[in-house]
Amino acid sequence: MAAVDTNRNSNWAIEDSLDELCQLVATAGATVVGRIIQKLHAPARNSYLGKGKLDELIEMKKELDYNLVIFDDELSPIQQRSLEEALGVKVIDRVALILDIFAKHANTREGQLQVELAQMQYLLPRLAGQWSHLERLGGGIGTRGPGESQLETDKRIVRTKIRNLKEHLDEVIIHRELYRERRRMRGVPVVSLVGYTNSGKSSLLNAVARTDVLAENKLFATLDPTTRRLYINGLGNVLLTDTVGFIRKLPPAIVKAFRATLEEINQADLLVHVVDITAKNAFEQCQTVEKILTDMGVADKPRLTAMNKIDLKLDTNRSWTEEEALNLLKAECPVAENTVLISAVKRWGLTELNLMLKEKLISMGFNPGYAVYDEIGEKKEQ
Ligand SMILES: Nc1nc2c(ncn2[C@@H]2O[C@H](COP(=O)(O)OP(=O)(O)OP(=O)(O)O)[C@@H](O)[C@H]2O)c(=O)[nH]1
Ligand SMILES: [Mg+2]
Repeated sequence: MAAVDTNRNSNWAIEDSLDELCQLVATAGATVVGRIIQKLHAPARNSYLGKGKLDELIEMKKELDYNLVIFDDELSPIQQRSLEEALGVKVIDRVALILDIFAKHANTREGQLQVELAQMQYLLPRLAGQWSHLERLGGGIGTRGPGESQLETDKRIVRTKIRNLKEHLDEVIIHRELYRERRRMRGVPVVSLVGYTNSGKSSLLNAVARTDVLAENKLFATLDPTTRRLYINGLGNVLLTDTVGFIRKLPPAIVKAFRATLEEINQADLLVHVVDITAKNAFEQCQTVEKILTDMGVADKPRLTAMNKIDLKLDTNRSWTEEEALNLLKAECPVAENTVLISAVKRWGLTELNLMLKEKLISMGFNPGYAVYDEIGEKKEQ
Protein backbone atom coordinates (compact mmCIF):
# COMPACT_ATOMS: atom_id res chain seq x y z
CA MET A 1 0.00 0.00 0.00
CA ALA A 2 1.29 3.45 -0.80
CA ALA A 3 0.21 6.95 0.11
CA VAL A 4 1.35 10.53 -0.17
CA ASP A 5 0.91 12.66 2.92
CA THR A 6 0.26 16.21 1.76
CA ASN A 7 -0.74 17.48 5.18
CA ARG A 8 -4.02 18.39 3.60
CA ASN A 9 -5.48 14.96 4.11
CA SER A 10 -8.22 16.27 6.42
CA ASN A 11 -8.27 15.16 10.03
CA TRP A 12 -7.34 11.58 9.39
CA ALA A 13 -3.79 10.68 10.18
CA ILE A 14 -2.25 9.05 7.15
CA GLU A 15 -1.52 5.90 9.16
CA ASP A 16 -5.19 5.60 10.12
CA SER A 17 -6.21 6.04 6.53
CA LEU A 18 -3.81 3.24 5.57
CA ASP A 19 -5.19 1.05 8.38
CA GLU A 20 -8.60 1.48 6.84
CA LEU A 21 -7.17 0.72 3.40
CA CYS A 22 -5.64 -2.41 4.93
CA GLN A 23 -9.12 -3.52 6.08
CA LEU A 24 -10.44 -2.89 2.59
CA VAL A 25 -7.62 -4.99 1.13
CA ALA A 26 -8.43 -7.83 3.52
CA THR A 27 -12.11 -7.62 2.61
CA ALA A 28 -11.15 -7.83 -1.07
CA GLY A 29 -9.23 -11.00 -0.29
CA ALA A 30 -5.61 -9.83 -0.61
CA THR A 31 -2.77 -9.68 1.90
CA VAL A 32 -0.80 -6.57 2.74
CA VAL A 33 2.96 -7.15 2.80
CA GLY A 34 4.15 -3.59 3.23
CA ARG A 35 3.29 0.09 3.24
CA ILE A 36 5.10 3.17 2.07
CA ILE A 37 4.30 6.80 2.86
CA GLN A 38 5.86 9.91 1.37
CA LYS A 39 5.47 13.45 2.59
CA LEU A 40 5.02 15.82 -0.35
CA HIS A 41 3.30 19.16 -0.94
CA ALA A 42 1.38 17.51 -3.72
CA PRO A 43 1.63 14.15 -5.48
CA ALA A 44 3.98 14.13 -8.47
CA ARG A 45 2.13 14.72 -11.75
CA ASN A 46 3.38 11.65 -13.53
CA SER A 47 4.67 9.13 -11.06
CA TYR A 48 2.58 10.24 -8.05
CA LEU A 49 5.55 9.43 -5.78
CA GLY A 50 8.84 11.33 -5.88
CA LYS A 51 11.79 9.71 -7.63
CA GLY A 52 13.55 8.53 -4.46
CA LYS A 53 10.43 6.96 -2.96
CA LEU A 54 9.59 5.29 -6.23
CA ASP A 55 13.06 3.72 -6.33
CA GLU A 56 12.55 2.58 -2.74
CA LEU A 57 9.27 0.95 -3.73
CA ILE A 58 10.97 -0.78 -6.67
CA GLU A 59 13.71 -1.97 -4.32
CA MET A 60 11.11 -3.34 -1.87
CA LYS A 61 9.85 -5.68 -4.55
CA LYS A 62 12.97 -7.85 -4.23
CA GLU A 63 12.27 -8.50 -0.59
CA LEU A 64 8.48 -8.47 -0.45
CA ASP A 65 7.68 -9.88 -3.86
CA TYR A 66 4.43 -7.93 -4.07
CA ASN A 67 2.28 -8.24 -7.17
CA LEU A 68 -0.10 -5.33 -6.65
CA VAL A 69 0.32 -1.79 -5.35
CA ILE A 70 -2.70 0.08 -4.01
CA PHE A 71 -2.63 3.85 -3.59
CA ASP A 72 -4.78 5.43 -0.93
CA ASP A 73 -5.90 8.30 -3.16
CA GLU A 74 -7.28 8.58 -6.63
CA LEU A 75 -4.67 8.19 -9.35
CA SER A 76 -4.91 9.89 -12.72
CA PRO A 77 -4.70 7.53 -15.70
CA ILE A 78 -1.24 8.90 -16.49
CA GLN A 79 -0.03 8.27 -12.95
CA GLN A 80 -1.43 4.77 -12.95
CA ARG A 81 0.18 4.00 -16.29
CA SER A 82 3.63 5.31 -15.44
CA LEU A 83 3.59 3.59 -12.04
CA GLU A 84 2.70 0.30 -13.69
CA GLU A 85 5.54 0.76 -16.17
CA ALA A 86 8.03 1.61 -13.43
CA LEU A 87 6.96 -1.10 -10.98
CA GLY A 88 6.11 -3.88 -13.40
CA VAL A 89 2.99 -4.82 -11.42
CA LYS A 90 -0.66 -3.86 -11.44
CA VAL A 91 -1.41 -0.53 -9.76
CA ILE A 92 -4.85 0.50 -8.54
CA ASP A 93 -6.31 3.18 -6.28
CA ARG A 94 -8.68 3.17 -3.30
CA VAL A 95 -11.79 3.75 -5.38
CA ALA A 96 -10.98 0.85 -7.73
CA LEU A 97 -10.46 -1.36 -4.68
CA ILE A 98 -13.81 -0.35 -3.20
CA LEU A 99 -15.51 -1.02 -6.53
CA ASP A 100 -13.91 -4.44 -6.56
CA ILE A 101 -15.39 -5.19 -3.13
CA PHE A 102 -18.77 -3.92 -4.27
CA ALA A 103 -18.62 -6.25 -7.26
CA LYS A 104 -17.75 -9.15 -4.99
CA HIS A 105 -20.62 -8.45 -2.60
CA ALA A 106 -23.34 -7.63 -5.12
CA ASN A 107 -25.70 -10.56 -5.21
CA THR A 108 -28.97 -9.20 -6.45
CA ARG A 109 -29.68 -8.08 -10.00
CA GLU A 110 -30.13 -4.53 -8.80
CA GLY A 111 -26.91 -4.60 -6.79
CA GLN A 112 -24.97 -5.87 -9.78
CA LEU A 113 -26.42 -3.20 -12.05
CA GLN A 114 -25.55 -0.52 -9.53
CA VAL A 115 -21.97 -1.72 -9.24
CA GLU A 116 -21.60 -1.86 -13.01
CA LEU A 117 -22.91 1.68 -13.21
CA ALA A 118 -20.43 2.82 -10.56
CA GLN A 119 -17.60 1.11 -12.47
CA MET A 120 -18.58 2.91 -15.68
CA GLN A 121 -18.76 6.25 -13.85
CA TYR A 122 -15.26 5.54 -12.57
CA LEU A 123 -14.00 4.61 -16.02
CA LEU A 124 -15.42 7.52 -18.01
CA PRO A 125 -13.11 10.34 -16.84
CA ARG A 126 -10.19 7.90 -16.96
CA LEU A 127 -10.53 7.17 -20.63
CA ALA A 128 -8.89 10.49 -21.47
CA GLY A 129 -5.36 9.39 -20.64
CA GLN A 130 -5.80 5.77 -21.56
CA TRP A 131 -3.81 5.96 -24.79
CA SER A 132 -1.22 8.51 -23.78
CA HIS A 133 1.43 5.89 -23.06
CA LEU A 134 1.21 4.87 -26.71
CA GLU A 135 1.71 8.45 -27.85
CA ARG A 136 4.77 8.76 -25.66
CA LEU A 137 6.39 5.82 -27.37
CA GLY A 138 6.66 7.91 -30.53
CA GLY A 139 6.57 6.30 -34.00
CA GLY A 140 5.98 2.66 -34.74
CA ILE A 141 3.30 0.55 -33.18
CA GLY A 142 1.87 3.24 -30.94
CA THR A 143 1.09 5.69 -33.70
CA ARG A 144 -1.07 3.20 -35.49
CA GLY A 145 -2.88 2.55 -32.25
CA PRO A 146 -6.07 4.19 -31.23
CA GLY A 147 -5.83 7.94 -31.24
CA GLU A 148 -8.20 10.74 -30.48
CA SER A 149 -11.01 9.30 -32.60
CA GLN A 150 -10.77 5.96 -30.82
CA LEU A 151 -10.99 7.82 -27.53
CA GLU A 152 -14.18 9.52 -28.65
CA THR A 153 -15.63 6.17 -29.70
CA ASP A 154 -14.71 4.67 -26.34
CA LYS A 155 -16.32 7.53 -24.47
CA ARG A 156 -19.45 7.16 -26.54
CA ILE A 157 -19.58 3.44 -25.80
CA VAL A 158 -19.20 4.03 -22.06
CA ARG A 159 -21.83 6.78 -22.09
CA THR A 160 -24.27 4.54 -23.93
CA LYS A 161 -23.55 1.80 -21.43
CA ILE A 162 -24.23 4.19 -18.54
CA ARG A 163 -27.54 5.20 -20.13
CA ASN A 164 -28.56 1.59 -20.66
CA LEU A 165 -27.65 0.64 -17.12
CA LYS A 166 -29.71 3.50 -15.74
CA GLU A 167 -32.73 2.41 -17.80
CA HIS A 168 -32.28 -1.14 -16.65
CA LEU A 169 -32.13 0.00 -13.04
CA ASP A 170 -35.39 1.92 -13.50
CA GLU A 171 -37.07 -1.31 -14.51
CA VAL A 172 -35.61 -3.32 -11.66
CA ILE A 173 -36.51 -0.71 -9.08
CA ILE A 174 -40.18 -0.82 -10.06
CA HIS A 175 -40.23 -4.41 -8.94
CA ARG A 176 -38.50 -3.85 -5.67
CA GLU A 177 -40.34 -5.45 -2.82
CA LEU A 178 -39.92 -2.44 -0.64
CA TYR A 179 -42.15 -0.36 -2.83
CA ARG A 180 -44.84 -2.99 -2.85
CA GLU A 181 -44.68 -3.09 0.90
CA ARG A 182 -44.73 0.65 1.21
CA ARG A 183 -47.75 0.96 -1.04
CA ARG A 184 -49.47 -1.66 1.04
CA MET A 185 -48.64 0.11 4.26
CA ARG A 186 -49.34 3.70 3.36
CA GLY A 187 -48.90 6.08 6.21
CA VAL A 188 -46.39 3.94 8.05
CA PRO A 189 -43.25 5.82 9.10
CA VAL A 190 -40.06 4.84 7.31
CA VAL A 191 -36.81 4.87 9.25
CA SER A 192 -33.40 4.45 7.59
CA LEU A 193 -30.27 3.22 9.31
CA VAL A 194 -27.27 5.15 8.01
CA GLY A 195 -23.63 5.19 9.02
CA TYR A 196 -20.05 4.42 8.27
CA THR A 197 -19.29 0.97 6.91
CA ASN A 198 -18.93 -1.71 9.61
CA SER A 199 -20.63 0.45 12.26
CA GLY A 200 -23.26 -2.21 12.92
CA LYS A 201 -26.32 -1.17 10.89
CA SER A 202 -27.21 -4.70 9.79
CA SER A 203 -26.61 -6.02 13.30
CA LEU A 204 -28.97 -3.40 14.68
CA LEU A 205 -31.64 -4.26 12.12
CA ASN A 206 -31.28 -7.90 13.12
CA ALA A 207 -31.47 -7.04 16.79
CA VAL A 208 -34.57 -4.87 16.67
CA ALA A 209 -36.48 -6.63 13.92
CA ARG A 210 -35.28 -10.10 14.93
CA THR A 211 -34.22 -10.89 11.39
CA ASP A 212 -31.26 -12.51 9.80
CA VAL A 213 -29.53 -9.96 7.60
CA LEU A 214 -25.89 -10.70 6.83
CA ALA A 215 -23.71 -8.86 9.37
CA GLU A 216 -20.00 -9.34 9.00
CA ASN A 217 -16.76 -7.86 10.14
CA LYS A 218 -16.15 -6.76 6.59
CA LEU A 219 -16.44 -3.41 4.92
CA PHE A 220 -19.47 -3.10 2.68
CA ALA A 221 -21.10 -6.34 3.76
CA THR A 222 -24.41 -4.76 2.78
CA LEU A 223 -25.02 -3.47 -0.72
CA ASP A 224 -28.74 -3.79 -1.12
CA PRO A 225 -31.16 -2.02 1.16
CA THR A 226 -33.23 -4.42 3.23
CA THR A 227 -36.47 -3.33 4.85
CA ARG A 228 -38.06 -4.94 7.86
CA ARG A 229 -41.18 -4.21 9.79
CA LEU A 230 -40.84 -3.29 13.41
CA TYR A 231 -43.72 -3.03 15.85
CA ILE A 232 -43.28 -0.32 18.46
CA ASN A 233 -45.54 -0.47 21.50
CA GLY A 234 -47.74 2.57 21.80
CA LEU A 235 -47.09 3.59 18.21
CA GLY A 236 -47.56 0.76 15.75
CA ASN A 237 -45.63 -0.50 12.76
CA VAL A 238 -42.51 1.19 11.47
CA LEU A 239 -40.51 0.23 8.38
CA LEU A 240 -36.82 0.03 9.14
CA THR A 241 -34.25 -0.07 6.34
CA ASP A 242 -30.62 -1.08 6.36
CA THR A 243 -28.47 0.68 3.74
CA VAL A 244 -25.00 0.57 2.19
CA GLY A 245 -22.30 1.92 4.49
CA PHE A 246 -20.43 5.15 3.83
CA ILE A 247 -16.67 5.56 3.61
CA ARG A 248 -14.33 8.48 3.05
CA LYS A 249 -12.81 9.29 -0.32
CA LEU A 250 -15.72 7.89 -2.26
CA PRO A 251 -16.36 10.23 -5.21
CA PRO A 252 -19.94 11.57 -5.42
CA ALA A 253 -20.42 10.01 -8.88
CA ILE A 254 -19.84 6.60 -7.35
CA VAL A 255 -22.12 7.29 -4.39
CA LYS A 256 -24.82 8.34 -6.88
CA ALA A 257 -24.72 4.92 -8.52
CA PHE A 258 -26.16 3.44 -5.33
CA ARG A 259 -29.59 4.68 -6.17
CA ALA A 260 -31.44 2.13 -4.11
CA THR A 261 -29.73 3.37 -0.97
CA LEU A 262 -30.06 7.00 -1.94
CA GLU A 263 -33.77 6.66 -2.63
CA GLU A 264 -34.19 4.82 0.59
CA ILE A 265 -32.57 7.60 2.56
CA ASN A 266 -34.35 10.30 0.59
CA GLN A 267 -37.73 8.76 1.27
CA ALA A 268 -37.11 8.06 4.92
CA ASP A 269 -39.02 10.09 7.49
CA LEU A 270 -36.30 9.63 10.07
CA LEU A 271 -32.62 8.64 9.96
CA VAL A 272 -30.85 6.67 12.67
CA HIS A 273 -27.12 7.29 12.45
CA VAL A 274 -25.32 4.20 13.75
CA VAL A 275 -21.85 5.01 15.11
CA ASP A 276 -19.16 2.51 16.09
CA ILE A 277 -17.86 4.24 19.21
CA THR A 278 -14.92 1.87 19.40
CA ALA A 279 -13.54 2.88 15.99
CA LYS A 280 -10.27 4.73 16.35
CA ASN A 281 -11.54 7.48 14.07
CA ALA A 282 -15.12 7.48 15.29
CA PHE A 283 -15.27 11.27 15.21
CA GLU A 284 -13.87 11.54 11.70
CA GLN A 285 -16.20 8.76 10.58
CA CYS A 286 -19.14 10.83 11.86
CA GLN A 287 -17.83 13.83 9.95
CA THR A 288 -17.63 11.74 6.77
CA VAL A 289 -21.20 10.53 7.23
CA GLU A 290 -22.29 14.11 7.87
CA LYS A 291 -20.60 15.29 4.70
CA ILE A 292 -22.16 12.59 2.55
CA LEU A 293 -25.63 13.29 4.02
CA THR A 294 -25.09 16.98 3.27
CA ASP A 295 -24.02 16.18 -0.31
CA MET A 296 -27.16 14.12 -0.65
CA GLY A 297 -29.26 17.02 0.61
CA VAL A 298 -30.69 15.10 3.56
CA ALA A 299 -28.61 16.48 6.42
CA ASP A 300 -31.61 18.24 7.91
CA LYS A 301 -33.87 15.20 8.03
CA PRO A 302 -34.97 14.32 11.57
CA ARG A 303 -32.27 12.21 13.12
CA LEU A 304 -31.39 9.99 16.06
CA THR A 305 -27.89 8.75 16.83
CA ALA A 306 -27.18 5.24 18.10
CA MET A 307 -23.75 4.89 19.68
CA ASN A 308 -23.07 1.23 19.04
CA LYS A 309 -20.71 -1.49 20.33
CA ILE A 310 -20.71 -0.22 23.91
CA ASP A 311 -20.05 -3.79 25.10
CA LEU A 312 -16.49 -3.45 23.81
CA LYS A 313 -15.93 -0.56 26.20
CA LEU A 314 -16.39 -2.79 29.24
CA ASP A 315 -13.97 -4.75 31.37
CA THR A 316 -13.98 -8.24 29.90
CA ASN A 317 -12.90 -9.88 33.17
CA ARG A 318 -16.42 -9.91 34.48
CA SER A 319 -19.90 -10.35 33.06
CA TRP A 320 -22.32 -7.46 32.73
CA THR A 321 -26.07 -7.15 32.73
CA GLU A 322 -27.67 -4.62 30.43
CA GLU A 323 -28.57 -2.42 33.37
CA GLU A 324 -25.09 -2.44 34.89
CA ALA A 325 -23.47 -1.72 31.55
CA LEU A 326 -25.81 1.15 30.70
CA ASN A 327 -25.56 2.71 34.15
CA LEU A 328 -21.78 2.67 34.10
CA LEU A 329 -21.39 3.97 30.57
CA LYS A 330 -24.03 6.68 30.94
CA ALA A 331 -22.21 7.94 34.01
CA GLU A 332 -18.91 7.89 32.16
CA CYS A 333 -20.07 9.57 28.98
CA PRO A 334 -23.26 11.56 29.21
CA VAL A 335 -24.90 11.47 25.80
CA ALA A 336 -26.39 14.33 23.85
CA GLU A 337 -30.06 14.76 23.09
CA ASN A 338 -31.50 12.31 20.56
CA THR A 339 -28.61 9.97 21.20
CA VAL A 340 -28.75 6.51 22.69
CA LEU A 341 -26.08 4.03 23.81
CA ILE A 342 -26.59 0.54 22.40
CA SER A 343 -24.97 -2.79 21.75
CA ALA A 344 -26.60 -4.42 18.76
CA VAL A 345 -24.88 -7.70 19.45
CA LYS A 346 -25.83 -7.86 23.15
CA ARG A 347 -29.22 -6.30 22.42
CA TRP A 348 -28.59 -3.62 25.03
CA GLY A 349 -30.25 -0.21 24.93
CA LEU A 350 -32.93 -1.34 22.51
CA THR A 351 -35.82 -0.47 24.84
CA GLU A 352 -34.54 3.07 25.06
CA LEU A 353 -34.00 3.22 21.32
CA ASN A 354 -37.59 2.05 20.74
CA LEU A 355 -38.84 4.66 23.16
CA MET A 356 -36.85 7.36 21.45
CA LEU A 357 -38.12 6.26 18.03
CA LYS A 358 -41.67 6.36 19.35
CA GLU A 359 -41.37 9.81 20.89
CA LYS A 360 -39.57 11.26 17.91
CA LEU A 361 -42.10 9.90 15.42
CA ILE A 362 -45.04 11.06 17.53
CA SER A 363 -43.48 14.52 17.78
CA MET A 364 -43.25 14.48 13.99
CA GLY A 365 -46.98 13.93 13.69
CA PHE A 366 -47.26 10.14 13.41
CA ASN A 367 -50.15 9.34 15.65
CA PRO A 368 -50.24 6.40 17.97
CA GLY A 369 -53.01 4.08 16.95
CA TYR A 370 -52.72 4.67 13.20
CA ALA A 371 -53.62 1.72 11.03
CA VAL A 372 -51.99 -1.48 12.15
CA TYR A 373 -51.54 -4.26 9.65
CA ASP A 374 -51.50 -7.93 10.28
CA GLU A 375 -48.98 -10.34 8.81
CA ILE A 376 -50.58 -10.54 5.38
CA GLY A 377 -50.94 -6.80 5.10
CA GLU A 378 -54.68 -6.50 5.75
CA LYS A 379 -55.65 -3.38 7.58
CA LYS A 380 -57.00 -3.94 11.06
CA GLU A 381 -59.03 -1.32 12.85
CA GLN A 382 -57.81 -0.61 16.35
N1 LIG B 1 -18.93 -6.27 19.97
C1 LIG B 1 -19.85 -5.80 19.13
N2 LIG B 1 -19.74 -6.00 17.80
C2 LIG B 1 -20.69 -5.51 17.00
C3 LIG B 1 -21.80 -4.79 17.49
N3 LIG B 1 -22.57 -4.43 16.45
C4 LIG B 1 -21.97 -4.92 15.33
N4 LIG B 1 -20.84 -5.57 15.67
C5 LIG B 1 -19.91 -6.24 14.75
O1 LIG B 1 -19.41 -5.30 13.82
C6 LIG B 1 -19.25 -5.92 12.54
C7 LIG B 1 -19.99 -5.12 11.48
O2 LIG B 1 -21.37 -5.23 11.73
P1 LIG B 1 -22.44 -5.04 10.57
O3 LIG B 1 -23.77 -5.08 11.23
O4 LIG B 1 -22.18 -5.96 9.43
O5 LIG B 1 -22.08 -3.54 10.12
P2 LIG B 1 -22.73 -2.69 8.94
O6 LIG B 1 -22.82 -1.29 9.44
O7 LIG B 1 -23.98 -3.32 8.48
O8 LIG B 1 -21.58 -2.80 7.85
P3 LIG B 1 -21.67 -2.63 6.25
O9 LIG B 1 -22.86 -3.36 5.74
O10 LIG B 1 -20.40 -3.24 5.83
O11 LIG B 1 -21.71 -1.16 5.99
C8 LIG B 1 -19.74 -7.35 12.68
O12 LIG B 1 -18.63 -8.17 12.91
C9 LIG B 1 -20.63 -7.30 13.91
O13 LIG B 1 -20.69 -8.51 14.60
C10 LIG B 1 -21.90 -4.59 18.90
O14 LIG B 1 -22.81 -4.00 19.44
N5 LIG B 1 -20.88 -5.11 19.67
MG1 LIG C 1 -24.47 -4.04 6.68
